[in-house]
Amino acid sequence: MSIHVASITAPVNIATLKYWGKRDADLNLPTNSSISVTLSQDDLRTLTSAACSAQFTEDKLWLNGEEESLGSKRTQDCLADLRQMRQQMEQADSALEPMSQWKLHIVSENNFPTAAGLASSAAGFAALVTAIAKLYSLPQDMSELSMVARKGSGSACRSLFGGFVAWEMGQLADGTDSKAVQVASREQWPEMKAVILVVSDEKKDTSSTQGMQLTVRTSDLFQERIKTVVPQRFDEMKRAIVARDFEMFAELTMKDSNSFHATCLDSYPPIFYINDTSKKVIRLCHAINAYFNRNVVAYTFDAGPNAVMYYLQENESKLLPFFYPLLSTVEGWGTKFTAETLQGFENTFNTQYKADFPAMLDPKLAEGISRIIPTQVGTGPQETNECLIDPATGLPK
Ligand SMILES: Nc1ncnc2c1ncn2[C@@H]1O[C@H](COP(=O)(O)OP(=O)(O)OP(=O)(O)O)[C@@H](O)[C@H]1O
Ligand SMILES: C[C@@](O)(CCOP(=O)(O)OP(=O)(O)O)CC(=O)O
Repeated sequence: MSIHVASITAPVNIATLKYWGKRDADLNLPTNSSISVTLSQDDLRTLTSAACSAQFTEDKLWLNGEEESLGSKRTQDCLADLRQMRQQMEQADSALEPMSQWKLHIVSENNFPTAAGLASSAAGFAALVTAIAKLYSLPQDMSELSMVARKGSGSACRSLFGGFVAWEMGQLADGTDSKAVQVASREQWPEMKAVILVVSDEKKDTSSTQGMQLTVRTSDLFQERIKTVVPQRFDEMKRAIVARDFEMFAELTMKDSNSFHATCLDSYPPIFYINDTSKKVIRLCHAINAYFNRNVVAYTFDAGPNAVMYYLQENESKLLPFFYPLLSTVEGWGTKFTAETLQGFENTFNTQYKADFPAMLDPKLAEGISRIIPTQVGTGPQETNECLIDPATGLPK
């Protein structure tokens, strides 16, 4: 059997200016522009292999070892766009194989919990689109492909780039100007680091898709957010990133997370994504920033209770001593820090912070957190030789 195969890894991105609201649910066109940081694929990534062959009889997807339906309209829209792009190439060059007519087998693995508010759909659709684009040798650039990934899941369009990424909402009804662009590369601000506190890796109650539709329909606060608040923040945050101004970046990030969750609470009936553990993390971050009299940390929460905290490398030894002693029993520290560094965090806490912070340091914080993932700003999709498909059978290895 003649089988063509291509594989790609793609990253997760966590928004610092949130996408929440669609003006067109079919095309996933947003009510506001958004900004995100792409996280390192060393820690969180999707690996997707795509294969096509004249002998395959149906399109198939295997996700994390289980066969899943490819029937969702969103996935079908992505496949149709990619096939159309390939067909245009085939029409222009008759020597090309008619891959656009062949069925696809797609095998994908996330190395982190799926559908738990860790942006698996973003990495998943970014990987799916770029793997098939590579399989088809498509000439389209990443911004053009981001418009295909957007149809899979809005936030996925931002995972087509590394570093700091904007999704420009666009104005056109057909969505051809609603695409991702890079604001700054990882190399322009490599000191940006992140720690994810996994508060829950259960599947969430209200999906982002349903939640944002409810907010658009019912929240009055939301109108103010999309008309006034976000447009101004979009420009300010881009400027803060380009100027590497963490103080400003952190303030805007925290305010925008709070604004987004306020519109969730203002939805009717209300949607609760953050929980008591999330609120403890918010309070602690503000206490830490007040202690240093400047922003050394910024928190943000997506459609779930997990905290993502951004900070600069130079402040790591100031920030993490607040968290390590409280969370030393939680899994994940050993992936990035030596025993000596962790002992240093403990010592700093005991000698410098403990006396000043008795009220803020809740020993029960660890009970609400299952894992920490220390990571940093990362690259966009990468080609890889790792392959999940057996090239002889076209089935998962
Ligand atoms: N590797 C993948 N390949 C294809 N589709 C994927 C992949 N990973 C996740 N998905 C799709 O995304 C869905 C999960 O999306 P959902 O928005 O519920 O969760 P999430 O992306 O983890 O959370 P959030 O978007 O709120 O951060 C999965 O059920 C699956 O359909
Ligand atoms: C809170 C968010 O994470 C919402 C993400 O929503 P999705 O991109 O998952 O929604 P759909 O377009 O319906 O698939 C904010 C963000 O990532 O900007």
